[in-house]
Amino acid sequence: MLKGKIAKLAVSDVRFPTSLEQHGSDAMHANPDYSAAYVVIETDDGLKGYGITFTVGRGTEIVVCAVEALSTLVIGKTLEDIVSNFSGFYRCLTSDSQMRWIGPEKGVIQLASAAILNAIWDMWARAEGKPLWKLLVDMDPKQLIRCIDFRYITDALTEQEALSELISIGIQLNYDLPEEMLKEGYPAYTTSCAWLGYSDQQLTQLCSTALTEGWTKFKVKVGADLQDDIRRCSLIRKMIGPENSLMIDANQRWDVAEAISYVTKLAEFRPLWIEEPTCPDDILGHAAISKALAPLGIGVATGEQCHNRVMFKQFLQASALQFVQIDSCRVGSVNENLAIMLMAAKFRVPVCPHAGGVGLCELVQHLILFDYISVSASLENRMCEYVDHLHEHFKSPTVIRNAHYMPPKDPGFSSEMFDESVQKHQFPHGEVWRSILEKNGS
Ligand SMILES: C[C@H](O)[C@@H](O)[C@@H](O)[C@H](O)C(=O)O
Ligand SMILES: [Mg+2]
Repeated sequence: MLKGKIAKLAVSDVRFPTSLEQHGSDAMHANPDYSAAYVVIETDDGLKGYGITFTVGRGTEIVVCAVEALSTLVIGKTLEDIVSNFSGFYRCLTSDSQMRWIGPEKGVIQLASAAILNAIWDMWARAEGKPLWKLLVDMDPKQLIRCIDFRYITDALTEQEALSELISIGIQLNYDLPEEMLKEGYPAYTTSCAWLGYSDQQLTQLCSTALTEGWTKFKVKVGADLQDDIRRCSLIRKMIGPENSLMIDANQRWDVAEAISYVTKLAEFRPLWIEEPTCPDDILGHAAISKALAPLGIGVATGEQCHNRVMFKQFLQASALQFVQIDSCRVGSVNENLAIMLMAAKFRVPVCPHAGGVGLCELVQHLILFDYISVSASLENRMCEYVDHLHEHFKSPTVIRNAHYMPPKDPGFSSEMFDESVQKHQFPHGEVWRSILEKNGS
């Protein structure tokens, strides 16, 4: 199964008009259209792999272009060539001597690498007939470590240390962990009730439905207007009661001092964390915010726009975050997320993935299951984001039961979309967009 050569790589610009109803809106992204550069790879013996990277509308065409530019590094390789030296392949893709100039390992080119690598991981898991989380959990730790490019992180985590993080869990491994997960699932929190563009009425109604469905952890968008935020947070806190958890997310809206003073004013609502309080690149700024908010019992969470493992390393070294929000499409796929999860374990910081968008929940659930079973073995202060949009476009959509992600069973990375969904939502010629663009007169 691993011997066929990758003969085709197709990439589509797929967009969903979520901005029409303000789904996904926040203090910096007022009208996101959840979108993806969607990659399908195929070997000459008919094995397929599906990968995505997440975007929010305009600009997806640039990611598509970057995927096309990188495709020459993939075509002609067998899956065996790739996975037998996965860190080598990762480096060839992310450090190509000419293309690295437009990164390196950041921005559009990194999103494009993520889409391609996600497709390769999907193909590998399908070839093994396992859901991706199981492929990872069953893999020999030495082989797993060989998927990681350790360049630039050995001052924080050596290969040997990474191996001992995995092996130490392996030794004390409570073999019931996978069994428990299969029954109970992994705890989730919801962001679907409180997008910034939702009215108070919508917020109240969604929150009350979520409570009846068993949700206990809620994230609220903040940052555009303090008085609005005080009203919205007070409304949600009253509805969910003192025991349930509230998190707030400013999506990079503030300067450092502004973040501290703003969040201090929201402290009475007892948020567990403030997410992306300032520029995602400002590691020392996040450290200052963390220090200032610690006495209030509020942590800092970030990661959905953190470029790569090197930045996560520095966030951890500088005690600049208390919750690591890995994202399955922002960094270099599973390979780089393995490095990030192992560093987080070494620094004893919980991983609480970013999800939502289109397909992010489908993908990241595999990573957090692996994190629980093979790395952290703990649920303390840990939960995975869930957003209830667009799952119907996936062949193996997430299954949520009682506010928990139920472990995926189908082989692969849960990343395959229905052909019909892809065709209808292709930008700009799919039928959904043709009709929207016609209505807008463009
Ligand atoms: C534009 C997007 O919806 C973001 O608001 C979203 O990813 C958000 O930051 C989140 O944490 O879910
Ligand atoms: Mg966020």
